[in-house]
Amino acid sequence: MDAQKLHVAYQGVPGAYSEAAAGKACPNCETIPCDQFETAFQSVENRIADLAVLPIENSLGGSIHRNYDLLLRHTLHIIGEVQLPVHHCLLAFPGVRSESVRRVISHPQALAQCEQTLTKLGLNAAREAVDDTAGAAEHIALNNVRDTAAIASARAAELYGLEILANGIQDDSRNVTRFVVLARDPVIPPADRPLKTSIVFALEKGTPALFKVLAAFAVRNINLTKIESRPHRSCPIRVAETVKRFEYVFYVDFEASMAEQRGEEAMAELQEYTSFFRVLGCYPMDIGHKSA
Ligand SMILES: O=C(O)C(=O)C[C@]1(C(=O)O)C=C[C@@H](O)C=C1
Repeated sequence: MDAQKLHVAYQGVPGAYSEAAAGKACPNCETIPCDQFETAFQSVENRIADLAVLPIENSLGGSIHRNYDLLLRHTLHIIGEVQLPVHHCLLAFPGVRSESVRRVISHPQALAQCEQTLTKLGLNAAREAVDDTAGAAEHIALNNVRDTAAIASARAAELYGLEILANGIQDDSRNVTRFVVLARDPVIPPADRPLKTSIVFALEKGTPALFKVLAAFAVRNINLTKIESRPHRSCPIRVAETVKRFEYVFYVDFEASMAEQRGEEAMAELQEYTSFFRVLGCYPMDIGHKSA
């Protein structure tokens, strides 16, 4: 390992979109492949890596819930985000034709992002989820698998010597995945760029207060870019009189710095209604590119 370079953990094997996202977030870094999302978190905690770059949502497939849950379970800080256009290809062992493909393997997100196109292509093939897109390509190449195709990047085709049967098979050409950059310590974000803050909270028991939380942002003209709710794992169900209600933790991203007055005030007001509250990070927004 080159000690001069930043070491950035990602989930998957070389050729995964997450590796490309790590390179986009930290040009010239040394990337560290990890089997699972959790291993990427741990490698930063254990100082094997300086940063981790992990997918959090995709414009077609939606949220990557596992990473929302892991953000809460671990104590890493979000210090940045990067949007990566995701261009999927259907890859097969050289010489294999689409007619003989009986199985399509890939990461569940990639399968979801290509579902309609796979149906349109008329493939008579079962879908099977594996850990990552490039790992699917690697599996076909290493095991000479001839009845299976993988959904992965053109770079994975090149790395593992596979042929591209179809190019651009995502259901919408503007397919983009947003990744978060995680570090052990928070970083004071630059003041000259639009900032975003990510928080997570649970509401005080018995307070139907979600609308009040939203109002705390609305009255200060703070734009919310994302709300995600996940089961409240330590108290998943609450019985109120005869009604059983599901309890949630809410993840909110808003367009303001936690250091500016309106951001600070909104968070102070919000904490009047919460039993638990944590700032996950305050970082420059990736506003993407029109061509993406
Ligand atoms: O399997 C990969 O190549 C990944 O980097 C994972 C992942 C994801 O988890 O969403 C990343 C980007 C794409 O949306 C598809 C898959």
